[in-house]
Amino acid sequence: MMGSSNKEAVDASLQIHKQIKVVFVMGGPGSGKGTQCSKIVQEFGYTHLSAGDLLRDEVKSGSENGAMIHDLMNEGKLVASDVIVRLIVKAIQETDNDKFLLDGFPRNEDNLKAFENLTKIEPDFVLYLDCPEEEMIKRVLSRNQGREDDNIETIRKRFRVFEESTLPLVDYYASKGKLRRVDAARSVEEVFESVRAIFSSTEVRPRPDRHCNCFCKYSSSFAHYEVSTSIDFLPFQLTSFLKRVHV
Ligand SMILES: Nc1ncnc2c1ncn2[C@@H]1O[C@H](COP(=O)(O)OP(=O)(O)O)[C@@H](O)[C@H]1O
Ligand SMILES: O=c1ccn([C@@H]2O[C@H](COP(=O)(O)OP(=O)(O)O)[C@@H](O)[C@H]2O)c(=O)[nH]1
Repeated sequence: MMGSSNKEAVDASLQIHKQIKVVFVMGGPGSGKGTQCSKIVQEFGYTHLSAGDLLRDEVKSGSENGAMIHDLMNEGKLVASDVIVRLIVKAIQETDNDKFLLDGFPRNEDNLKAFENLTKIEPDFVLYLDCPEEEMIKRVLSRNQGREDDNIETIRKRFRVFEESTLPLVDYYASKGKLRRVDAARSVEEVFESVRAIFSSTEVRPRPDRHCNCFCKYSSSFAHYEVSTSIDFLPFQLTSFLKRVHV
């Protein structure tokens, strides 16, 4: 076992010495996280870190943890938090960017605590791709990426893990007002319309002295939202105004 001073030295080497912005991208298997992240990267210049891809790369690299990670993934179970958090932090350290999408992370409360303890980073917001299970199963089964865990038996297990461990985190971020929920059961382009509106509104801040511009910007973004889901982050007066005008 690692001595405590040794562990502290490793933790210190994993600290992140730059100001960065992090968005967690959450959703069940096949909800479209990877697909939407690629589009966000193209349009908004984030770096996409897929927790699953980092683990698959670790397996391929033949590292000492590789066999254990491989077995857990094929069982649809979660890898220990310190393993995935260290991979994420290393990837952030090695990347010359200050905006990151963490795709498929955190998966449970323990993941989140481990990440926060090590990095002291809070996500700017959490994008949640909300999709019915039957649609996700259809997508995963036709994904054709040769993934060993994309079989119906493991997919069912992954869904149970998602429901039991990950959905409580989604609720947690909703209660903090940080959740941006999108209906992911639509075409890729339709989903991205909603996603784009959310990211656009975080990139450009409204200018209080230019009320008209401010309204126009939000008004066009608003057209892409579903009323029940994504307007909670608009300023209060504007939200009430839009509700009166559009609904
Ligand atoms: N909105 C969508 N409609 C139909 N198929 C989609 C949609 N989004 C993604 N897909 C397809 O579904 C599969 C799973 O998407 P992916 O982005 O890999 O999901 P995740 O990263 O959440 O597991 C892929 O084959 C992808 O091309
Ligand atoms: O933070 C993470 C992310 C992924 N996984 C493992 O990696 C698998 C695949 O995850 P990925 O995000 O690639 O795929 P998805 O389940 O979203 O289709 C999961 O079932 C878990 O076994 C994990 O243990 N911790």
